[in-house]
Amino acid sequence: MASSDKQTSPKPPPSPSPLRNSKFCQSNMRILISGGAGFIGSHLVDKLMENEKNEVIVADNYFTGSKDNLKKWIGHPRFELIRHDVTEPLLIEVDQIYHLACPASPIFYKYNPVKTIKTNVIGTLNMLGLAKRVGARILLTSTSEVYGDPLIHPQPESYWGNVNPIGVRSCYDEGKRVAETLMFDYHRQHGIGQLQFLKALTLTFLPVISSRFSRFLYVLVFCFVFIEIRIARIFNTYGPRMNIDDGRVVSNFIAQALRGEALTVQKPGTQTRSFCYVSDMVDGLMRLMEGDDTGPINIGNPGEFTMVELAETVKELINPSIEIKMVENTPDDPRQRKPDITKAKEVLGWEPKVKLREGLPLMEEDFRLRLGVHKN
Ligand SMILES: NC(=O)c1ccc[n+]([C@@H]2O[C@H](COP(=O)([O-])OP(=O)(O)OC[C@H]3O[C@@H](n4cnc5c(N)ncnc54)[C@H](O)[C@@H]3O)[C@@H](O)[C@H]2O)c1
Ligand SMILES: O=C(O)[C@H]1O[C@H](OP(=O)(O)OP(=O)(O)OC[C@H]2O[C@@H](n3ccc(=O)[nH]c3=O)[C@H](O)[C@@H]2O)[C@H](O)[C@@H](O)[C@@H]1O
Repeated sequence: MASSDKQTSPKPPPSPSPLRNSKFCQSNMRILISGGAGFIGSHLVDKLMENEKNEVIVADNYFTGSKDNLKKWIGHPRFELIRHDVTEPLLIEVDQIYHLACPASPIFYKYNPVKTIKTNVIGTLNMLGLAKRVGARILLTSTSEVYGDPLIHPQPESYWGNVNPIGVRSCYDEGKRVAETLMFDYHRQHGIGQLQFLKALTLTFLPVISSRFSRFLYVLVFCFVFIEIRIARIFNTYGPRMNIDDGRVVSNFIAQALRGEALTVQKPGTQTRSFCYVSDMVDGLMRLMEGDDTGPINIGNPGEFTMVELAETVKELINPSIEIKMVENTPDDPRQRKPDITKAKEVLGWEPKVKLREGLPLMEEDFRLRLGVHKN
């Protein structure tokens, strides 16, 4: 899209005209990140802002995110922050949408389950409506929780899952499953078949036809009838900027170790998770957005640990004198989780680089700063 715009952009007026920075005169890629004030979203903003051809717009209701995560970008000419709840429609002009808005930690998504399901269903409908209206490509951050308490291990994308539809986690995992359904229904209804041919035709002839006519064709083909979707199934991700009292296991254990409190392993402690460092996750999401495959694609680190193993690793790396105590678990906690990332390797050329023992110290550093606990 940026390249077609380049050919048709008029010559900018001399500075100091404010029109120089208007969309009419430049060919930046405008990228919306819903939920961009949160943990993964704010790291994605950092990475996208490195490219000076990108303009990044964050829409967030600050339920679990914070302006603090974005403070270095506030006031930057290529960055905008909007207080917005995705359960309400949003009317703006963008080229790509990364749709992340949704509380991710179980304690937060269970806090107001009706709101969580509205965010997943109505929020995704609103983002898809926006994508369809302006012809933007849209990526949904779905979750490994669509596999529920999986009966197949590791989990490939072809597995349909084992989800309790009426449990306390359903607002999140069934919500994300409906969000995936909506993405594919929009894709089937508005995005494939003969339209692919029309798109190819337009792209072939864009360079050789008059700029006004090419813009007209572009608007006709992409803005009104074409929608491109991407779905990432994210597996447990950790890293700097997670909320200190977020409730997720890695942030809990690191904060507990630094505060000198016992690490709370929920019973039985043999349940497993596979932890992906946030820079690897952002790299995977961007490759998916830029690639040709709709997904769903698992993005996660296949290194698998029991919660007792995780607690022992945190204890060894951060505070060897700390205790580990067993506490009650919550209902429907998946017993095992590990991504099969064959598809991500083949289709995106992606695999994670940061091992758990390398990522934990990076997160420890950030938590020490925020908690004011110095290393001896
Ligand atoms: N971190 C993980 O391990 C993980 C795993 C699987 C999927 N995901 C998905 O990735 C996305 C980001 O997760 P995260 O870990 O950064 O979580 P997070 O809670 O840090 O970020 C979510 C962001 O969405 C915002 N938000 C929530 N509801 C909203 C609404 N109705 N309108 C506008 N903004 C809203 C929050 O304020 C926050 O800034 C989520 O969609 C989550 O489901 C995350
Ligand atoms: O990756 C995913 O797909 C999903 O993973 C997480 O859900 P969950 O794996 O339950 O995350 P945690 O709350 O971090 O729990 C992980 C494991 O640690 C255990 N746990 C948690 C907290 C704690 O203090 N101690 C502890 O042992 C839990 O019982 C669970 O077995 C995220 O919170 C979801 O947003 C995300 O979609």
